[in-house]
Amino acid sequence: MSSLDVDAIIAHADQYPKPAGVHFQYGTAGFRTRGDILESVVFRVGVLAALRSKKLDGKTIGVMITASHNPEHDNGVKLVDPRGEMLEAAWEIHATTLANAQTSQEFVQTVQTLISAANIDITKPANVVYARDTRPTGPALVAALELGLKAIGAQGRNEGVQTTPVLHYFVRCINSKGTKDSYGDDSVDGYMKKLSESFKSLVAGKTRPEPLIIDCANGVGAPTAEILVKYLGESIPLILHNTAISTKGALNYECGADYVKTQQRLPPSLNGVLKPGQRACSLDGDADRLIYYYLDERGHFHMLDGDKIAALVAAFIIDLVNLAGLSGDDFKVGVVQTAYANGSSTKYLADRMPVKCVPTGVKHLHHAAEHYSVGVYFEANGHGTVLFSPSAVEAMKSHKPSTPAQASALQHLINLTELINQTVGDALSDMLLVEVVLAHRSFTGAEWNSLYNDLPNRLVKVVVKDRNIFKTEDAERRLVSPVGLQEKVDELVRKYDGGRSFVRPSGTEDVVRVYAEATSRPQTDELALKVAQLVYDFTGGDPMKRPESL
Ligand SMILES: CC(=O)N[C@H]1[C@@H](OP(=O)(O)O)O[C@H](CO)[C@@H](O)[C@@H]1O
Ligand SMILES: [Mg+2]
Repeated sequence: MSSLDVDAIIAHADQYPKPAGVHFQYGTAGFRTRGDILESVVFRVGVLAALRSKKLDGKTIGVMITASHNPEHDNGVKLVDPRGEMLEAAWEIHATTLANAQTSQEFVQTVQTLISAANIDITKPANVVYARDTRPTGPALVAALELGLKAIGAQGRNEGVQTTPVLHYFVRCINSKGTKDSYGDDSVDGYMKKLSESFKSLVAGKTRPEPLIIDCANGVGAPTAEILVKYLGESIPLILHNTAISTKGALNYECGADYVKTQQRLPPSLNGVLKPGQRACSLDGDADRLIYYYLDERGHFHMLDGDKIAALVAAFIIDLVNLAGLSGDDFKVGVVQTAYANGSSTKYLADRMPVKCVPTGVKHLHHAAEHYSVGVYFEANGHGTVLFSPSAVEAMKSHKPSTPAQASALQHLINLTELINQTVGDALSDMLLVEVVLAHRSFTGAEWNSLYNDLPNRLVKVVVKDRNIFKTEDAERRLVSPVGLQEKVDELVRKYDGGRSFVRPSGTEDVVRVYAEATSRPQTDELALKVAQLVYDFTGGDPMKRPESL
């Protein structure tokens, strides 16, 4: 296309008018709201993805249509940059501007403004690869996306129903094809082979574990896991549950990683299924989060969340790095967490390696992890991965081991670079990673759990008049606005043994979140409630809606 075909874009955009009175925002997880009001947004995201591709010389951009762990009637859309990472932050604002243009004419004007402001050469090609999860609104949103791509003359590649991490994997593979950094084959077969072959090498000679139960959240993780089971063959027994992707209302309903993490209990569908001592894990609705758990002999539930995964994996990698003879000033293993990480996990990790705390949201964690040779990052909610820097990979490849033990540790590390989806958190890849470490350590769930004891913690949502007045610093651990509130929080926290609490506005919901932990459960709950009430009272909300209990 030599210039922008304004008439064609307007004509196509008219088929997807913006709903009146709605403000859309590209937040931490892209656009996310009710699926039936998202078509105009997704149409416009098609145009935006094409512009992003043109800006980057025709590199392939990804578009994922999903609302992850949200209820089934929600949907969402997010863009994936060429190396498989989240969209560059500066473009999130462009996305919001485009989505909120009131008319087709105004939309084209904002497109033109973006083209000149970002200096986009419109004659460049545009390539976009896209996929959706299993939500009922998905097909209509894909149609809107495809019209957006057509309106601007972009080349689209439909990958159908895929998990979020598989789509991220495709984007990286497509863009690195034929280069020395080739990430893999851009097909489901390529993804499955990469994961299953490295897994088999890593567990070769280890005892075959007891069967692992996987709760697929009745989402897109189910069909992907079904394929993976075939590729894994005899190497690990997996039993899939909650695979009803066509049952209306089943997605994420009383199951999935978010349910388990927030409710801190077993999905009811696994009652009587999960035996004491047996390992189980839950994926979320787009299979980028993973939470493990087990029941002890007395039937008590124990959760192994993202922090426990980080502790398990990071300590294992450090051991391998030391065993392989790679450790040194220029080979650093580090961990990245957010303020939501359990205080005990931070202590466990900080005794062993550098730990950095960053603001909530995967992009912050991912970028901070890139500063280490091997950067392990996990959110407490189970989203995370491990990044190996290009120089770390070089060092591994050129390292000459001097003993068979060194050679074996080195080979394990190299296999881990294949097993781990380094583009984004990937529940299935992470699940295999956990299984590798458990096999190498000969750990049961209980032994893994005993690495450290979680401090009791509580997360509370407070509905306030305007969450935008809440501003934070120090990786969201302290409030700078409203002025004076942080001092009051500090005053309260001091009264509780081992107390910690912080307040921040959510990036995905219209609420303020309060997190609290202390050494005992009653103290934790009391602290959480008191801070929530403080936040509420300080901002002058309706007395009828004041949080009075947890
Ligand atoms: C406490 C919490 O779990 N926050 C979640 C949630 O962000 P909020 O900004 O807190 O709404 O959604 C994000 C996107 O999925 C996820 O990255 C993050 O961890
Ligand atoms: Mg998700």
